[in-house]
Amino acid sequence: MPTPAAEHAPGLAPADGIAARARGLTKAYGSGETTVLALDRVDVDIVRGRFTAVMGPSGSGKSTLMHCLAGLDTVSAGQVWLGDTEITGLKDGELTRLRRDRIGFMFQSFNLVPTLNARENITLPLDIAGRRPDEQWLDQVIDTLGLRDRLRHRPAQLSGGQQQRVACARALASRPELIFADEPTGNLDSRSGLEVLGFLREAVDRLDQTVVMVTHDPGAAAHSDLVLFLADGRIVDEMRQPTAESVLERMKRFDVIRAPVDDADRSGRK
Ligand SMILES: Nc1ncnc2c1ncn2[C@@H]1O[C@H](COP(=O)(O)OP(=O)(O)OP(=O)(O)O)[C@@H](O)[C@H]1O
Repeated sequence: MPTPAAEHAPGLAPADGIAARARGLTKAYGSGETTVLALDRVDVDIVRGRFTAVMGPSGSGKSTLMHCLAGLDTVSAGQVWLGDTEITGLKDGELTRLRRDRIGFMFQSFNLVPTLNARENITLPLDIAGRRPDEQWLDQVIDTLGLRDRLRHRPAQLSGGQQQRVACARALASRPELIFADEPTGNLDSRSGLEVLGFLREAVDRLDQTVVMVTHDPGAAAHSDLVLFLADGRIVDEMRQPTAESVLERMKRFDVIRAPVDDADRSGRK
């Protein structure tokens, strides 16, 4: 049996309860003097069956973290695992398959195909992969998301909230190990946004899914179990059982920390 300390040793595949893990995750864009260090030696464990939110000021590395954890972007240094598969070092084809088979994605723009109806959009990733849907699971997802009577509608015949629900069902359809949601409520009015957050919550609580959501909205983060706060490419804090108020308070502290630096810059001091 590994000791708890050994479990966190670099190079060791994560235990069962961890859906994704990063160790020393570093991502630099550009080279030489123009290098931007988007992620700076990030260590993170995404716990299975939980709803994790990622917050932080603009440019702090939230999207980069999500893209590196999801195998959508290469890393400059460090290691990333999805379950017990180390994804850093996988070839493009292997990564594509892994994303298709084991990860669900939800983006701010719903990315639905306009010529397909809701059901066809939901099963599209499975169809592309040549996989048959698990009908029982699909029924459960469709009912949980309240889409039963909308399945034959095309995206243009659905409201924004309904379209995002279809996108949510599409992310869930393959029963992925991990769902990444990038600002999933960004294009929605507050009521539809609340609905979608409620469905993501249900996906975790009732369907035992694991969700990682990038958001700017403290109210959205309040639906999660755990908020990770990023600043300048590092995880600087985390908060369990967040409320909109507590997240907002924490976010305000980033502004306070930044202000003196800005002042120093303006006065020409280093
Ligand atoms: N393709 C790229 N080329 C160069 N720099 C990039 C690239 N993508 C991101 N960056 C830089 O990396 C840093 C982190 O960007 P990232 O998009 O991850 O931040 P974010 O926290 O998601 O920001 P936002 O909240 O504004 O979406 C930023 O300084 C950004 O300018």
